[in-house]
Amino acid sequence: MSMSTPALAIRNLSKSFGRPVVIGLDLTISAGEFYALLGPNGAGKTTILRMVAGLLAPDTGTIEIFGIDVGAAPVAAKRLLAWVSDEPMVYDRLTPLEYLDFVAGLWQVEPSKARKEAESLLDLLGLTAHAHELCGGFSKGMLQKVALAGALIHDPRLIILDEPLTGLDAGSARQVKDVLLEKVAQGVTIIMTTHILEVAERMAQRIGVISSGKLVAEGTLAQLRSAIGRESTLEEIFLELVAPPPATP
Ligand SMILES: Nc1ncnc2c1ncn2[C@@H]1O[C@H](COP(=O)(O)OP(=O)(O)OP(=O)(O)O)[C@@H](O)[C@H]1O
Repeated sequence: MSMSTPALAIRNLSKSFGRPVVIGLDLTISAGEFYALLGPNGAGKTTILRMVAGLLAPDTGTIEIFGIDVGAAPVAAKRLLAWVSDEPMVYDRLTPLEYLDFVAGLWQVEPSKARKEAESLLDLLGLTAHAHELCGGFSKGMLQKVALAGALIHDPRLIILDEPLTGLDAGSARQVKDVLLEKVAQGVTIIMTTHILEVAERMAQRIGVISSGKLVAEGTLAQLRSAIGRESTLEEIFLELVAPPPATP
């Protein structure tokens, strides 16, 4: 793997569910980038990410994670990535620490290293006081944070998050953002979908806009602005890019 091997290389990716949902998508994300995927409801963002995470088989195309083909070597590819769904699944009858020990065990992380990482993640996410309480009594936001900690426990190189801030209060959103920014500072690559344009604007180095299963624009905020050709907010750029074509009379 050379220094220039992208964290993610998607070529000609397509998926239909009766009708085309992802259409001939090419997307390359460099190692160490923080990339935000924007697009209206139903544009295909989650479908793309589920294929990257190896949870859904593409109809056509290839996906490589640090040069490893997800279709040909799914276990090796998954070892490098973390998938954080917008519907967290955590065991009710475990405490956060027990859950993190369990997940670390699945990944065969050395126990003392895992425990240190678990304690650090729980601290960063404001969960230390609840580390020994059963997850069954947790709020949705707390469960989301436990699920995030679980996804990060094996020290992934690529973190894929589907709307990680939905439903979080301001304090929890700040904690999650800080954990993600800390990971990027350590050289980890992040891809995240969000409907919060301000988050994409502030956190991401590059933004991709998906509309009807295609990448319709991509770049830094400055590049997206210059493509539109005038001083615009990300919201204006977004609305212009995903607007349905004008009806022909
Ligand atoms: N398993 C499935 N079976 C049938 N249709 C599906 C399935 N998964 C997704 N779809 C359809 O594919 C389209 C794209 O869905 P997807 O969840 O990828 O969009 P999205 O961009 O993530 O939307 P949102 O912003 O609302 O989360 C939608 O029309 C959805 O109904």
